Amino acid sequence: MQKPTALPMIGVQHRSHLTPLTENEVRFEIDMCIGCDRCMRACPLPLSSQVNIADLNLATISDEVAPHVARFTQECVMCGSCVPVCPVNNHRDLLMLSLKQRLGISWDRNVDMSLVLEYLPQGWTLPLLLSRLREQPMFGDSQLVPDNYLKHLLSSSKLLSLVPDSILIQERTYGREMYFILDGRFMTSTLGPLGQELPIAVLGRGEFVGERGMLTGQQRTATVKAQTTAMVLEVPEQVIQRMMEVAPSVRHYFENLHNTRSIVSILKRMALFQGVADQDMHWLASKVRFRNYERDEVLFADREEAQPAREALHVILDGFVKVARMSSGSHPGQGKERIIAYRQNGDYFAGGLDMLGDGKAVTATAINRVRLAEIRREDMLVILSRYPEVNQRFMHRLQEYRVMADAAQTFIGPRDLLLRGQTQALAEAEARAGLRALVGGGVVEGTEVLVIDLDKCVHCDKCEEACERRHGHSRMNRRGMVVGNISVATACRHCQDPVCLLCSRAGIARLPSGEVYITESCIGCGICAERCPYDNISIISLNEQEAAPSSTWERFTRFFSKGVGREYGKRQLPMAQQFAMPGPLTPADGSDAIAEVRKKLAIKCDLCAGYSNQACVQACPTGAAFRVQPGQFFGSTEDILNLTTSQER
Ligand SMILES: Nc1ncnc2c1ncn2[C@@H]1O[C@@H]2COP(=O)(O)O[C@H]2[C@H]1O
Repeated sequence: MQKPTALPMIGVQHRSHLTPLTENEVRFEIDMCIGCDRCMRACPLPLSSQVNIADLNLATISDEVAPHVARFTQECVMCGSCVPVCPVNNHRDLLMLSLKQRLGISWDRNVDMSLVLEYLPQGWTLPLLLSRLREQPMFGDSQLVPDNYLKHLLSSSKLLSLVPDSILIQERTYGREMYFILDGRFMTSTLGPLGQELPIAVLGRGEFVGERGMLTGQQRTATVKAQTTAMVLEVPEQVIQRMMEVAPSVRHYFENLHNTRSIVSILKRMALFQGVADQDMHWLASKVRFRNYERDEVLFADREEAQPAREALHVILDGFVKVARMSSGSHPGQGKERIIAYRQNGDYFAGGLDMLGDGKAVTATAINRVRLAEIRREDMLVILSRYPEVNQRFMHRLQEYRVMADAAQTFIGPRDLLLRGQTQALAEAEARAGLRALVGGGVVEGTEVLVIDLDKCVHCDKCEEACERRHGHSRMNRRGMVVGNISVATACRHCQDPVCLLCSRAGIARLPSGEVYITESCIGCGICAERCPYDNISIISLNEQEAAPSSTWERFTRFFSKGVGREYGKRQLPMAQQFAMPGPLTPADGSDAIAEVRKKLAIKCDLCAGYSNQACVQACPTGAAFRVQPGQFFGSTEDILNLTTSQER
């Protein structure tokens, strides 16, 4: 079996596990193709209707690559829609992969700068723009980031000319663009507890803002306001992602920045490290190793032999970790998992075996996406020997764990949790399981969910009907996870950390107020739907019987306005207009995007963004359907986890 190779091209992170075909396999599969065209019909790319399978096959095994075939190949998002429809079981996706690899990275080719030049503000030239971009720390080296990459970046971004006092970024809104300051001065500030503006820093030419929102998808951490007239380059997240893929030095720059910033601020906040000098904190931060874990990935398994990593101190930077021990069954594999603790960002543990200091193994599993910093034992020892008070705290905590473990047999966690647990009445087993399901099912990771009070619901389906009337298709199912008398409807929860947002065409985006929605760049490839862990995104075909509208945009708006006549007052979504088809990453090569035909579309709840109310809630005759912020309604993930943990003791 051939080993998976790293993919030397871009935009296919969601298919990073693919094993490319060998040359012989490519030839064999092309020979097998019977030219039935089903793959092209299944392909969601609008351009696929203009590509003949014979031309594509020829391009795959020769140097005869017609321009439209080359463009189609670049646009291919590797969604895999072409695979299950093939009657001879060809791997059309892998054939595309091989052609993509041969054609190379599109950013190495020339870029048409005519649009950029046409809209250049007075006094600005292309060389001036490039030289200002070179002042940015991650673009300084032209060997690592050639001019051509910067031109691609420019051609897919927006130049913003700002007057003094313009707000570039508003704290606590969502946004994933980042901004390179080309001219002028900006003030970053944050709101104090009494609503007063607390200045953070003044930034100018050669600096950037918005990288935190871009990297984390979380709310903006500060307000950024122009102090003078200013010029910035607004770059969509997808374009930065592409730059990070073609220029690994840029990726390293941002990763380092992100990791170092978060580890220093987390270490500083940890009680354990109080009193450690800034210099030593930065030294420690420079020594850590960062590890990422996906949902359900195991950090340590209790059956494994001790590994060196277990000796490290692990600090959770983002996410939640479940700590469990298998109770012994009579046969191997029969033991029951006993959850003994949950750890969250800012917390630390000493490793799989040493977690309790009792030498017994535990299994630690990521509940959601987890970012971990590992501090090696020898580096930790330096700090412990230099700061006796840190050593004392560390020993005290270990001791506390031991005492608690003895007292509670299986309980591991901060002491106040244990105490809180003792005063709490045991809840019904069913309710506990429900709460656990809320956490496991990711409901509490959402920012807004639709819930139905089952005591009031008369099962009339009016909520679903109203959704369909307004949006053409219902984007929700009132049935869902049930906890007590509450049913959590199956509809997008607008997660805090939405994994669906990884779209190379910017077909899915988030409004500053948090609603995740489908943009007009969507082609319905289904990658977001596949990534959604909760099955809350569906794909529909637009090829159904409709009389052919004259343009893609008309089809799009017609689809979304089926309910028109009954529903009024939809505002235009601000971001929906931002990218013209077919997405921000397509080189500006003069193609007439509107002439292309959209075949499919993703649909999902966007909380009726742009309307003054939510159709489902409005339509409920008994007031059973309502929207809640799960963190407040059910308690935050942390609270729930703590509650269920302590109740199970
Ligand atoms: N302490 C700080 N120093 C410099 N810049 C900051 C600081 N805090 C926030 N910012 C910037 O302000 C931006 C607000 O939006 P983001 O959180 O996306 O990214 C943030 C940073 O670019």
